[in-house]
Amino acid sequence: MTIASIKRGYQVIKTILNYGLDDLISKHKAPWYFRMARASLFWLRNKHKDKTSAERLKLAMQELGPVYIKLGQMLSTRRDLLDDEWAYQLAMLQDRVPPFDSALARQAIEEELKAPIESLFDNFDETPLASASISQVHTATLKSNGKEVVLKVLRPNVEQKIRADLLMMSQGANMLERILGEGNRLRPAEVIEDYQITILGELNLKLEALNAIKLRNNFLDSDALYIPYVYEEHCYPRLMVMERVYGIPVSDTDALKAQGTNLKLLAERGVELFFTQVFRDNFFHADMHPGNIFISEEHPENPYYIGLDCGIMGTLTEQDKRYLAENFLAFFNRDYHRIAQLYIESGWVSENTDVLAFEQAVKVVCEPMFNKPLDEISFGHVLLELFRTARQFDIVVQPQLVLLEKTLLYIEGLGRQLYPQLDLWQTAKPFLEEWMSEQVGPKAMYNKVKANIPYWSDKLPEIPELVIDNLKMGRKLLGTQQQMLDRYLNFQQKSHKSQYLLITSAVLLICGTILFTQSVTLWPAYVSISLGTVLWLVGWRSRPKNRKF
Ligand SMILES: Nc1ncnc2c1ncn2[C@@H]1O[C@H](COP(=O)(O)OP(=O)(O)OP(=O)(O)O)[C@@H](O)[C@H]1O
Repeated sequence: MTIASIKRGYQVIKTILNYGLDDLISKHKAPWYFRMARASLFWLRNKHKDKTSAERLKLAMQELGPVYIKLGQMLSTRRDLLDDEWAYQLAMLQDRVPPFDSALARQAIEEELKAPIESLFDNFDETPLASASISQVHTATLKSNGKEVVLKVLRPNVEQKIRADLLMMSQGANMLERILGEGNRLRPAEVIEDYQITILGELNLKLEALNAIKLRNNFLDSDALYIPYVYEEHCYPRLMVMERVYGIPVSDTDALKAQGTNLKLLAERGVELFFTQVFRDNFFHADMHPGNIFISEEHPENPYYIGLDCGIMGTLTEQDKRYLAENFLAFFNRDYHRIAQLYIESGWVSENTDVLAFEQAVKVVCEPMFNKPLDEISFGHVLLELFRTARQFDIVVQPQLVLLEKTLLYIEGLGRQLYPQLDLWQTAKPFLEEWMSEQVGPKAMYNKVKANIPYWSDKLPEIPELVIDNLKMGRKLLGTQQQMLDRYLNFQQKSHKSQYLLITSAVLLICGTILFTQSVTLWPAYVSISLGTVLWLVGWRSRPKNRKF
């Protein structure tokens, strides 16, 4: 534990107590050590008694910085867990974080461009258009083509702040791992490490620009998603320049209704987009909170999404993707045995798991969902519960699945906000079934063979040569193995011989010594001792020396 992390730890605790967030834990439910720790920090008191609890939580998160703001953003979409007031307050963390000094923004931009802003842009607006957890956004016009753009610039020292928080978190996780002991399957340190990679990745705007370009290309012909054009030549680690887009923030349901947006279609398109990104492209936007999503103002009867902030993108392995799709389908078909089997086959739970007990536990989680009205079923919640259940059965936490689960929760929260009756099953099922039919069966086989033709046509001429090389290698390997075996046998033989001689010599020496002290006639003692000495010398010299085979 470093001094910096102790300082930061104190700052976190101080902020929590100064905003009276400890009041959220009811006094008689708190464990004794919590009450004792609280009482020992008697000088830290709630300084914001005039504000509501939700407001205090928002302010505390805002004060604690990006890592906590991001947590608040995520929570704000969980309307199934939070009351309206809480969700409303936390939603403010999406793009209404207090701005930083524009002079600092200008300085950072010019440092990256290595030129004055005015040499490349006109109408640079000193007042930020928006200010979020990681960055601040200013508008301008690009001199070269006269188009409206936004300049997204990182907050000053954001990286140091995030690193300090992550360090504290990872130390906490290591401590937890030690408390949980060897063999625990939660792997908190690994989860934090993964979160670290993700969030630190977001601190490089050049990387974000490349992600945005890739996502834009994946959806160029789509009528469901638009990603703004990125001016890659003006993107740097701390600066990103892209097309300015206009739209209605997805959380502004009133404005969407006022312009007559087809909310049902929009909610369904959201689900489709999620599945297309995960299963078709294996490249999904993993930071889909409402602050990052706008809705088109044009043709509201056929609305599309505008996606921003491609800092956190997720991918799954082919195998995880396949298991996940099968898992969803098994779930739609209420095939709990298959779900249990899939968890084991995919290696998400240990192969020693009792399938029947696990199947029963899965059924307990899933079955009640089907008895609820549509608008009360939470897809993300089911997945969350499944993971929680599986944890009791020795699940290995898969960081990429945690990211996916988080995204699914976002999407669902969003869909429900837009269109409460959204039927997630009906929207997702045909998509998954089609995808699965492309993965298995004759069509999939044909596609795989077709995809591999260039590889095989490249490799085919090399095959005779490879066969001969392999045969030669095999023969050489056999020869080497035989030599090793011979050396080993020789070693064993020598070692046995030497041991036999040493033991016999020891017996002769002991007998000789006894005869020497007990007997009147001394010559048998001399013979025994001499023979014993000679045998010891021979045995010692014949020891095998080289243990390498
Ligand atoms: N191309 C754009 N056109 C118009 N407004 C934009 C554009 N890009 C960003 N914005 C505005 O800036 C806000 C912050 O942008 P963005 O979400 O990319 O920043 P961030 O710091 O990565 O935020 P987060 O807190 O989500 O990590 C957005 O919510 C949006 O209001």
